[in-house]
This record gives sequence, C-alpha cells and structure tokens, in this order.
Amino acid sequence: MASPSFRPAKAPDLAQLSGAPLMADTPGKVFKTLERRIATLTSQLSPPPSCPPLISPSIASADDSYHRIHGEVPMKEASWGAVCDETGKEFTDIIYEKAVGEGIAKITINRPERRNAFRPHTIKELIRAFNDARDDSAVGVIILTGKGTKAFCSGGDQALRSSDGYADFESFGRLNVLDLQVQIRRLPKPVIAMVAGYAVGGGHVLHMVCDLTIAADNAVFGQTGAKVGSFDAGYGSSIMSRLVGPKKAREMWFLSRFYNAYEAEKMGLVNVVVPLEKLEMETLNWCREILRNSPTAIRVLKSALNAVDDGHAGLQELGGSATLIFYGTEEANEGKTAYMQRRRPDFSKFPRRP
Ligand SMILES: CC(C)(COP(=O)(O)OP(=O)(O)OC[C@H]1O[C@@H](n2cnc3c(N)ncnc32)[C@H](O)[C@@H]1OP(=O)(O)O)[C@@H](O)C(=O)NCCC(=O)NCCSC(=O)CCC(=O)c1ccccc1C(=O)O
Repeated sequence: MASPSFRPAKAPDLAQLSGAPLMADTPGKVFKTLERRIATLTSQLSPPPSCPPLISPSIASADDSYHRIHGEVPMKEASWGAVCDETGKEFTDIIYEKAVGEGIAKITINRPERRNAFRPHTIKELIRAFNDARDDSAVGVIILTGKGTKAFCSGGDQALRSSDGYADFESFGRLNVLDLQVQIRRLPKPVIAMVAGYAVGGGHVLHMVCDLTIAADNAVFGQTGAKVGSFDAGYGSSIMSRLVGPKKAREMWFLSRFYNAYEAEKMGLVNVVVPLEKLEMETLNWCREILRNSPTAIRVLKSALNAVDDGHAGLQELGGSATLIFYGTEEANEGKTAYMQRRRPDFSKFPRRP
C-alpha cells in the first residue's frame, strides 16, 4: 500500500491574506498579523509535529532478544497431499489437503463454475473435512479457501433455493451452512479464510466466522441478501456488527454494496491485503507463525475471544478447555484415583492459591 503523504505546507500568497485592516495598520502590526495568519494556515496544511506516521515502520525484524530467539518462519511453498473422505472416496464439491510435514490443513470449495456457491452437499463435505482436521492432532491450523482466483465463495446456490432452504439430492431444503458456521466458531484451532475474488452473500459470512482473513488485492466483499431476498440474522449480523461496528454493518446489509479489499481492510473485515500471487505464501506464513506458538494458549484464546458473544455455548467452549487442562493435573488425578480405589480423596497437599 502506498504510504500516505501529506501535502507540504507552502506559504500562502499575499493575495489570500490581504484583508482590509492590514493596509491601514503600522508595518510592525501588519507583519505580526501576517505572521499569525501564516502560522494558522500552515498548521492547517501540515501534520502537527507530534503526529505519528499512519503506517508505523515494521518491527517484525527488530534487533532485540525476542526477535533473535524467535526469528522468522521459512518462506517456502507447502507440499500438499490430498485427503479422501472417511470411506476412502474422493470429495466432489471440495478439495481437502494437508501440508506434508506441517500442521496445516487446506479446505477448498471446488465449484469455480458457480463462483464457488455452495449447495447442501458442499456443506456436508465441508463439515466432514473440518471434523477430520479437528480430530487430527497433527493439524494446528486450517485454511478455508475457494478454487481459482475469481471467488472465495458466492454464498448459497440460488438455482437450488426452494421454499424451505436449499435442496440438491433430497426432496426437502436445508440451511446447513449454519451448522458449518457454528462448527468453525467452536473448532479449537484457528481457521484462516484465504480470499481471492468474491466473498459475497453466505460466502461473506463464512469468511467472517473464520478467525483470520487474508485477502488478495482482487478480493471483493459484500452481502447481497437484501437484493436476492435472503438474510443471515445470526452470526452474519452479529459478528459483522462486532467486526465493522453497528453503523457499517447496517450499511453493508441495507445497501448490499460491494467493497474492495482495501476498503474491507480499513473496515476491520480482513487482517491483511496482499498481491494475488502472494496470497498462499502469505497465508502459509501466518499458519507457520501460529504453529510455532503454544496450541493450548491458542485454543483457550480462541474460546475466550468468542465467549461473550457466543453466550452459554461460548462459556461452555471456554469451560471445556479449562476442564481439559485440569484433567492433566495431579489434583484432578487424585480425585479419579481415589474413586477407582474406593477411598476418600486427599486434596490436602494441593495449594489453595490466592
Ligand atoms: C459473485 C458474482 C458477483 C460474480 O459475478 P461474475 O464474475 O460476473 O460471474 P457470474 O457470471 O455472475 O457467475 C458465473 C456463474 O456462476 C453462477 N453463480 C454465481 N453465484 C451463484 C450463486 N450464488 N448461486 C448460483 N449460481 C451462481 C452464475 O449464475 C454464473 O453461471 P452461468 O451458468 O455461467 O450463467 C455474481 O455471480 C453474483 O452476484 N452471484 C450471486 C451472489 C449472491 O447473491 N449469493 C447468494 C446470497 S444469499 C446466500 O448466500 C444465503 C446463504 C444461506 O444459505 C443462508 C441462509 C440463511 C441464513 C444464513 C445463510 C448464510 O449465512 O449463508
């Protein structure tokens, strides 16, 4: 992104400054008045001296012990291995891959001829892939993306929309994308939306429920519901309002406009915008940085960041992580062991910390 530049402060010409009283005054007074007016105009044209630059210099490679110890992650392509479904069959609507030797899974919506619009079957496959990635303890981060460069996802397949949801191979409709949203939100590993092209309608909601969004410079974001007769009154409204603020959220839903990647970044919808050709490399970088960090810290942080907004379900997720950690302690083990040995547990040696 180009660095913002302020217009240089240039001295205004005298014609601008000429006011009737100037001519009648003594030269000393005229000079002082001129000086004051120039100072006022100059202060309006140039940034105040203490104003920090809008883009702060990167400290990613600062020369301090923190950076010397942690260093930078290797910049290299991933080697992807395809994953079949649990019955050994190939997925049809998605591509599911894992990076060889790295804890990264990549799930790609594979309907580029429909701008990666999803049908119920697509969602069922996505749910199965996300379940697998959750259960695989070698996986620490999951990328969600769309096939090709034209679209991340254009929402529900409108050709399959009926009076009770979306119907493909069944005689009744479904809105099963809502189950997928909940699954991503509760999944105890970070999910990163890697967005090239359109992320609109239900596709826009999908990127919003992901933990992070890396956008290519060709990405386009927006809700179309008010134009196509649909709305997401769940996460699609509440998370958006949290991300961009209530006024902007109303604008996005009521007007159904599209926003380019830089506008989306400014609104807080995406974490970073990169050139299209660098999209996957940048996303891999973010994944690798996350993978260097404590998985338990990240698990608890994700549930903590969602807890208030997700109400009881959010607390349950956070509470589940607390129980998981507690089970690993001697104190918890004493309770279980005592039960198994049919004796009274002895918790006396465990501190009652302040
Ligand atoms: C995305 C576009 C802006 C791209 O425009 P363009 O590049 O010009 O391509 P097109 O020529 O329009 O499209 C190529 C091809 O793809 C077909 N297509 C694209 N999008 C869809 C779609 N969503 N459904 C069906 N088909 C689609 C298009 O028809 C073309 O096919 P041809 O055969 O070649 O003609 C533009 O395509 C566009 O505006 N698309 C529609 C975007 C949209 O309105 N999406 C639906 C929003 S509503 C929704 O997603 C609800 C989802 C949902 O299930 C839900 C319900 C209730 C609560 C919550 C949710 C939720 O959160 O998801």
